[in-house]
Amino acid sequence: MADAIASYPSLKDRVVLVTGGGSGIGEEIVRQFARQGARVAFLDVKVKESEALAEALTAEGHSAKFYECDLKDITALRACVDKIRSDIGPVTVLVNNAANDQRHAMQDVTPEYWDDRMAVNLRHQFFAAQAVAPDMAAAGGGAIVNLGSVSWMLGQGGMPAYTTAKSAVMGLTRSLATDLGPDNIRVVCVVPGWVMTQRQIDNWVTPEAEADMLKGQCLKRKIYPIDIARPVLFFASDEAGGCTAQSCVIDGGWL
Ligand SMILES: NC(=O)c1ccc[n+]([C@@H]2O[C@H](COP(=O)([O-])OP(=O)(O)OC[C@H]3O[C@@H](n4cnc5c(N)ncnc54)[C@H](O)[C@@H]3O)[C@@H](O)[C@H]2O)c1
Repeated sequence: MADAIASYPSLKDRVVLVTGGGSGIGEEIVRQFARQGARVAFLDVKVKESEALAEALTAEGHSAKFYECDLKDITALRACVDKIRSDIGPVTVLVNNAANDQRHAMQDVTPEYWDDRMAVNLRHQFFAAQAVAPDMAAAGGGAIVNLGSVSWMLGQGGMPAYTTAKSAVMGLTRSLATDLGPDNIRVVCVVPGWVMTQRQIDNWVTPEAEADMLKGQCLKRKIYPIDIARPVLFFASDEAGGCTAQSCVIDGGWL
């Protein structure tokens, strides 16, 4: 597979907001937007990793700024969007990436835990879109890319609140695309399969699980964060200018 990344002129100088950009897939998305010449702002709770990423990209000559934010706190999220507007400019690309796939047995789930999982995996996607939409409309349009998950399509158990939230991301995508289409704001969902982030490797990648995955996938190779970042760039760019309300699964063809 070629290492070279396509260049998207329409992403140059765009103000891009990535949630959960401090590690995992989000980190790669931040890196790739910055390398396209976009002005990237990213939110995360991981301060050390995020500061290191922003410093490394700045040292490469790119524009990437970290804002500490717990996305469960919608007031804090809104304040960050305001700060980004005054620091960098109005956001015209939003990547709703942050989530947490903590496992939980059905019988252990309390109403409080359920609400907490919705807050970390779903609610902020809506409120981030709500916060940036007026600026996108004023700019003549924008793009929102929501990160879903194949987990619920594969019937994966052991985390019903996470899989419920992730299935709702597809419905959210279609609903927002309908409401925001008249303002030329596109809303697309990128749906990853099993992606080899550090968190997955540390917690769940075993030789048996890997063998199962490769048996199920059409492509007999592992999927990495860069495999997700590439289509996110494409859907955010003007190359995908006619595409909205759709979901694109990137899972190596897990049947
Ligand atoms: N890795 C996979 O196999 C996989 C599979 C399907 C879908 N996804 C989706 O891709 C996206 C990225 O997943 P990932 O694997 O990179 O996850 P990750 O856990 O490796 O990284 C998520 C990032 O979001 C941040 N984050 C989490 N909660 C936050 C909060 N409350 N406030 C601010 N930041 C917060 C984390 O600190 C972290 O930097 C998620 O939407 C996930 O559901 C991942």
